[in-house]
Amino acid sequence: MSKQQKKEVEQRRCFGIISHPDAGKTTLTEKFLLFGGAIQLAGAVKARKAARHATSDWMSIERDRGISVTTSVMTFSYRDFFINLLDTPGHQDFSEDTYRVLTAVDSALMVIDSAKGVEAQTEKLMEVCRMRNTPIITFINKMDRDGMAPLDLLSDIEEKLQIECAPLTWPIGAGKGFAGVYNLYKKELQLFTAGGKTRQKDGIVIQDLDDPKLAELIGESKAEELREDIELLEGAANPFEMEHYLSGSQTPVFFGSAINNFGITELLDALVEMAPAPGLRPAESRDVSPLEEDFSGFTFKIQANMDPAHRDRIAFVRICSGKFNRGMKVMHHRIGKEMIISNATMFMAQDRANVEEAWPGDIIGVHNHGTIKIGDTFTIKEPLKFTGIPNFAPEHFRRVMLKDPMKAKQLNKGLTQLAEEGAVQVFRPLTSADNILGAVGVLQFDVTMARLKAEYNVDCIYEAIDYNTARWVECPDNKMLDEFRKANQANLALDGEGQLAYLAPSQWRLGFVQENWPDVVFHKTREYN
Ligand SMILES: Nc1nc2c(ncn2[C@@H]2O[C@H](COP(=O)(O)OP(=O)(O)OP(=O)(O)O)[C@@H](O)[C@H]2O)c(=O)[nH]1
Repeated sequence: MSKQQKKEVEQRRCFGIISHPDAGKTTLTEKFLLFGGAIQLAGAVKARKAARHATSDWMSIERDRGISVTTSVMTFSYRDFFINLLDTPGHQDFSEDTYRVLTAVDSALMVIDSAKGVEAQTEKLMEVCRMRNTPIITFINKMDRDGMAPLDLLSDIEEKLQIECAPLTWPIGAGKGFAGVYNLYKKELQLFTAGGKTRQKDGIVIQDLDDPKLAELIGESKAEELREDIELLEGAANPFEMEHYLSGSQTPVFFGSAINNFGITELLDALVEMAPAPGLRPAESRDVSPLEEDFSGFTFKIQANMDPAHRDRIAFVRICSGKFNRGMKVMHHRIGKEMIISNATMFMAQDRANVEEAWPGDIIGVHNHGTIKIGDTFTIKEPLKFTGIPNFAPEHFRRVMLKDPMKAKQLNKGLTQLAEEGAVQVFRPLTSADNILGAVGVLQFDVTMARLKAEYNVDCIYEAIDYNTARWVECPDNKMLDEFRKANQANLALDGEGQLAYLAPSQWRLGFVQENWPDVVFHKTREYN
């Protein structure tokens, strides 16, 4: 390991934002980029979302709906750090990519709307974070609006997400009466100005809340309220513990208002001071350190159709160790071939740039023509296979039926490819010749439909089908597995990689079958082969 590598790794932060639609994720992202100097104008992220890939066919789905279908990466710097922010589509029709992107990050930022508390999508994304004990920083946004009481917000997070909250700032009032936040650790007051156009000024140090300066600045009644709150907090809230945060059992909480540029600096400071730099990554044979000399990385997302004429795809590769150099030769272990990465892309806020070099914690885009699938590992030599990049149990299902039966071969080819790219999951029932599509978000079906037609020239009918969820099943006892297969044949299918899955018509039914077959293991996720 070179000195430079150690420095580069320590300066990298790779994180994703989890939130429910409308909590303010895009606004916050934009402010990060503004503060990091990556963009000059507010509105650029939204505009970019709309303009992106305007030429490609199925991307028009994204445009038409005004949402981000695909997860993208934004790179910016703050202080001496290079930050890679992985965006997650926030619309209700989000996709499996949204989940999978969280397997590539080192930490997450959770944005909560102060009026709404924890919402459904945040709960789901949190479940994914929990799989790897991803450290989470919480930002409670929209404090300039009337919302829930701060203590109630903390209890809501603790109860619904089963994570301890440790407030690091505390709001003074809310809505029209929002006066700012008190930083509990720095013992600094940060005064709020509505419509703040630039980053906020440095805080005002107030060591002792009885200091008359406090009342002068925010008025006696607010000062009294703050004193009472802090006293209450001392009994009710948890002190911040770095280890608990890093192990994912505690989340530091900040309050602010993204649209007013308020609370952003504290968050960025927390991201560089507290959030972890790239760490060990588990592979099948061993854990890989980012400080190892040899390059390694894995694919967590594939974006197709940048140019439909060429079946061009970009594989998003998270670098786990070593240094990436342009033109580097790596082993593509799944297919056992060497590959030269000559035109990797780095994703900048407004543009893409060719990468000359990249380090652990960075994401590079590797062009290919369908040779890379989700979960593929690349290294210089050692045959590693990174783990923890799974398929997630679908919650929506469609039966695909060909309009022209002569196109069965193309359909199969298309579905296999789409499944490998993680665009959709394909299940083939044991008792019929149907193709059943499974997705985490229904938008994935629209994308599948558009791509099957554009790239494989197959027109299909997509029929709603009465399944509610799926579980991959395993049983160490072969005899019992046989019995289970016989008894549940009608609900069993093989996925794209031949793994047996139980398709459940309802949660109740799933629970019932699980109870009846206690020795059969039902998995909510499945690792790519
Ligand atoms: N009052 C107030 N509104 C805000 C604040 N931050 C964001 N908003 C508004 O909340 C709405 C949603 O914000 P977005 O940033 O688009 O939310 P999002 O979470 O990215 O939403 P999706 O794109 O659906 O994921 C917009 O109208 C914002 O202007 C804030 O601090 N205060």
